[in-house]
Amino acid sequence: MPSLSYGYFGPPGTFTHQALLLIAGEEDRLLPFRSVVAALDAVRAGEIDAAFVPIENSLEGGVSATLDYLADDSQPLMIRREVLLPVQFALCVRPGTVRADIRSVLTHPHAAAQTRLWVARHLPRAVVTEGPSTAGAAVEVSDPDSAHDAAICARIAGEMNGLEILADGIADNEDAVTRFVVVTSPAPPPPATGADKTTLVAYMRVDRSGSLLGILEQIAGHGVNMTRIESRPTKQALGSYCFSIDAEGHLDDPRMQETLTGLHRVCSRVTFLGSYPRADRQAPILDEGQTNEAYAEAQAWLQGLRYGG
Ligand SMILES: O=C(O)C(=O)Cc1ccccc1
Repeated sequence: MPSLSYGYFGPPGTFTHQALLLIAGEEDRLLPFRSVVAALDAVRAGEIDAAFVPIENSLEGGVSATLDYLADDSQPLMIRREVLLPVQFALCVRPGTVRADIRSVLTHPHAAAQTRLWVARHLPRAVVTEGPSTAGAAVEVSDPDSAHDAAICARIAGEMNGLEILADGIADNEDAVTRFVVVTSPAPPPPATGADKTTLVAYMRVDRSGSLLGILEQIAGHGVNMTRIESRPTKQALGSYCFSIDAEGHLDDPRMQETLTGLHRVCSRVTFLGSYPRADRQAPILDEGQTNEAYAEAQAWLQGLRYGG
């Protein structure tokens, strides 16, 4: 396989970096970017082959910065792969700092949200400040002049920056998983595997009632199961919303094709953001009438009727 350049949400030591190391080849170039937006912009500008960014976590739901910027279809992008990473947070300090000294903690908003209870119980006097990334927090705290006493980050980020690990495994929910995606310029989706996911944004018609129901009818009516649905403002006007959706199935599956064409008919706009293999390889549970074979058989029957039965 030819080597690829990946821009990831950095700096080195972020959870995003660790998730990327699970899939990158030895020859690939991994380039840290300061933000999700900067990494996606670099794909749009053709400076890198792919961006690797967080898109969802099991406690907070979708990552708005990623979802919104992906959906901006003035310069379309496409998701080609997903990766799941169980995340473990560590409390890291400059050597010599003890827990009682900690007044100010720096971390990424997602890490702050996922360690809130632990911090309230174990560092009741500390103020948590949200910064650009967990690894960036470790870099900042490693500076002896830093205003912050501790970073919440991956153990590896603490170690890379010469910090001491005061506590590890401090997530409020030990099963927290974050989902990351590989994003490229538009290209035909990777082949269907039978256990795929499709990501799309459906813009509802604001001028009539029942728009959301119309979207759901298309999805449920074709036997497609959603794994995520979030409403996001379109940013065009107050009260104007779209729905960011992940659903089981591939663009090549007839039930997904019927869903997409149905959505195209009932929505003011539909942005297709990619079909790609599910990281957990879980195939959908389909009713008898919703399999690809059932669709092919029904199509053959219809053709037969058109030629006189
Ligand atoms: O800041 C990081 O390390 C990231 O990659 C974003 C993030 C933060 C917390 C959990 C998962 C991903």
